[in-house]
Amino acid sequence: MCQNSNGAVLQNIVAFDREAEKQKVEKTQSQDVMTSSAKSLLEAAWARIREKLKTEVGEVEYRTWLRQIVLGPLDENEIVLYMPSRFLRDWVREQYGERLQTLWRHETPIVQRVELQVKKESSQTLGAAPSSESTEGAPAFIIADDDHDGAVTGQDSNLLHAHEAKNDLAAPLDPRFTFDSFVVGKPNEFAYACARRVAEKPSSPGFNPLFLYGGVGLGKTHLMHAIGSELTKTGTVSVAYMSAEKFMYRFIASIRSQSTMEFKEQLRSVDVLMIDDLQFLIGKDNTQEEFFHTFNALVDAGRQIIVSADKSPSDLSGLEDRLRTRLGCGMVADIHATTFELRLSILEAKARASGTPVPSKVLEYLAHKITSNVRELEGALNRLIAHADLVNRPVTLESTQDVLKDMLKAHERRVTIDEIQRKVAEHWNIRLTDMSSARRARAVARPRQVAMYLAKNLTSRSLPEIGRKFGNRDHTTVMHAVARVAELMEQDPSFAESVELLKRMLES
Ligand SMILES: Nc1ncnc2c1ncn2[C@@H]1O[C@H](COP(=O)(O)OP(=O)(O)OP(=O)(O)O)[C@@H](O)[C@H]1O
Repeated sequence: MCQNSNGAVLQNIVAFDREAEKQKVEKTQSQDVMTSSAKSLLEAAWARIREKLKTEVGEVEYRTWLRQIVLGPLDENEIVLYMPSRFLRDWVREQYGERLQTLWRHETPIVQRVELQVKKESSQTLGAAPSSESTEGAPAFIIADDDHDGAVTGQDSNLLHAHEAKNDLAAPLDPRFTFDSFVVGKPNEFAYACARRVAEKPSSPGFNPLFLYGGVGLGKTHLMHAIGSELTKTGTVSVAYMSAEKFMYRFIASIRSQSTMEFKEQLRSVDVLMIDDLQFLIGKDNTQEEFFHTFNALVDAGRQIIVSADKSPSDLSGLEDRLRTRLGCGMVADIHATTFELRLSILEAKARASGTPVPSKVLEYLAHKITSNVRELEGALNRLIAHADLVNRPVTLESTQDVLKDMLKAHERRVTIDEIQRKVAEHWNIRLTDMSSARRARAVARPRQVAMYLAKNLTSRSLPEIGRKFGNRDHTTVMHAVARVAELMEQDPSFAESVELLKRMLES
């Protein structure tokens, strides 16, 4: 299906990282005026930190995730650490970000902050790990550019010749993003089926373009990479994957270096073009226009386009109408928010894959508590497992609550005083207005006290704030109510049960 201009079969995925931290990198490079003694101090500190990390996380984990970090320059109090790919950078940031920060601060007070940036290895660095260390064992199925030093320059347009520059550009890709590791459930089964179909038969009628959309962290990128990795297995299809942001930078770079034609030709020579996070092109009219032409040229030539975005084509209101129309012409598949069942299945699969036993009640607890997206869910589980490995103790519900304290707090449902008043009034069958009325009959006053007690326990409101919501009562009245309810709960189990029940209802 796809021969390149030399007639050789392309087997590469050309991947372009979507991060655009170029200016920052340029700045740090130009400011790299450290004295050699400062450099050796930092290098020595970094060597000690690396050793510590190795001891803490173990050889295997260190080799998989941390070995490839390269020491960059110091910018004021911020030390820059380079990672060879976005995937690794995100992973390290999520899993080890805090630890790196603490270790650096501990090692040298000059460093107050740690900044993780994506940069390929050949770029200027200060104290790079030995090269044998940094590349060996890297999962290499992707060709990535991650060229943040090149920024918007003429070199950029050459990067599509990834098959020629494989050694320079090879970077590790997270090997998790396959169809096998994608857990299918009601919210994503349609998108999954479409992705599978395109991976099996690219450019089939009705599936071109394939437009995947859904909220943050629900698996769009995962599915795109799964399609890419499936297609490259055949060894006959050339696939280019890039974020919309990277597409724009490539395009601008080609204009600056007067190599737009080359850029266009290179893009148009692939069999499958995947553009992630298309919403980035909103408001970028020239880039949209270029994308529109690329899109048409590829579809007209029978090539497959796969696009992801956070909204459906019709809801991407900042995109040109003609582009939106074309994007909606193929297959549009929505990835819905996860359900409890899907979250649980994902956790079960990931726990199984980790090899660390995680009790099912812990998985259920997490699936219940962390409902935002799969990325966060996965992050929580990884943190638990890493902690259990580190302290060499099994994962339990107690350790989960302790290790994930901060995360769980952020996910706690925000209960409002209005909600509390409503629920309590319903429960004791009194009027809502009695929550703030002056009536002192016990049938009204007691529920009101319970509502104040719950407001104190379930919200972060101060006593005076609570008092104001209950008919401008004084904070001492609230204090008294809280103490009285606590006292009654000790004396009267059935009253305690009612209050606990209300609490659980409000929290769920
Ligand atoms: N159904 C699933 N099964 C297994 N893992 C999943 C599933 N959905 C998402 N994930 C995992 O969740 C994480 C986030 O997914 P991904 O990066 O694909 O999200 P996204 O929709 O592209 O998010 P964004 O909009 O932020 O780009 C990844 O690690 C991915 O592997």
